[in-house]
Amino acid sequence: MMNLSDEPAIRARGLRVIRGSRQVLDGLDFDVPRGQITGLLGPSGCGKSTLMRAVVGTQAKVTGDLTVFGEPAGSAPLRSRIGYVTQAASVYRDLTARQNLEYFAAILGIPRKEARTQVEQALADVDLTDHAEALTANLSGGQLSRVSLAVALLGAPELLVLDEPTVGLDPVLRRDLWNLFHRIASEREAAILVSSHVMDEAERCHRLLLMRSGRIIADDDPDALRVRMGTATVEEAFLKIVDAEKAAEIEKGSAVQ
Ligand SMILES: Nc1ncnc2c1ncn2[C@@H]1O[C@H](COP(=O)(O)OP(=O)(O)OP(=O)(O)O)[C@@H](O)[C@H]1O
Repeated sequence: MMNLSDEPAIRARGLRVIRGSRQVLDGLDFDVPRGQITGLLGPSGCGKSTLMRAVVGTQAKVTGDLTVFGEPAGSAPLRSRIGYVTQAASVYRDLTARQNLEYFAAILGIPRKEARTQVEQALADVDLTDHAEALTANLSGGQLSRVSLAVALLGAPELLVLDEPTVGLDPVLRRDLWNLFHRIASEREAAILVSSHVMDEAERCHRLLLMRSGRIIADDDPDALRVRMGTATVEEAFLKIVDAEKAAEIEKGSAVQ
């Protein structure tokens, strides 16, 4: 019998999404395990944000089987178990960083005393303690996205869904945030699904889902992927898979003609 903790955080089978008149996700099958960082990588427009929106339940026209902790994606009991950071920082610009966190802690129903500790911890986690009293309207883009990330950390969610959380950050902050993600995954056994189109970030993930044009073209860990493709980096492996796919498509096209 499957132990409850063996059950993946996310399970998708035949996941399809239509946006406008286009099929944007084309029958995806994948699992996202607990206690690990799963990187969702692929070029701009391949469907990473759409996949994440489907997981958190904000995407329309989703079909197939998509569950989070065994519940249908988007169902009410999942709300407090998932932290979601979109590409556009979702914070109130007329509040300070601390006030934003206090407000969202109250929405989550975290008791006042516990909230104080969690707000302090979240500010420290994203290295914003020194800017806690600044109006978020006056923060830089990178600082603003870290306030958004701090909000997502409140309530110690079991699943963090992070849409390109390190865009625009300097190398030191990027490294510190990746260290934080690793700490959250190992200490809290949380699952982290993080998207990026920067392939060097792939090397920092436990597992990878490589996407292209609404499909998953590789589902592996970075070492296994490099070995299987005989490349030195994940980026080279990705390019090799894409080139092989393109060659197969051309061959198929000429066979049909
Ligand atoms: N409202 C919409 N109507 C029609 N097509 C859309 C809509 N929103 C997005 N798309 C298309 O869906 C596809 C997937 O978009 P998505 O934002 O998921 O990609 P992405 O991989 O996250 O890209 P990026 O890395 O640039 O954020 C794109 O081709 C995009 O043009």
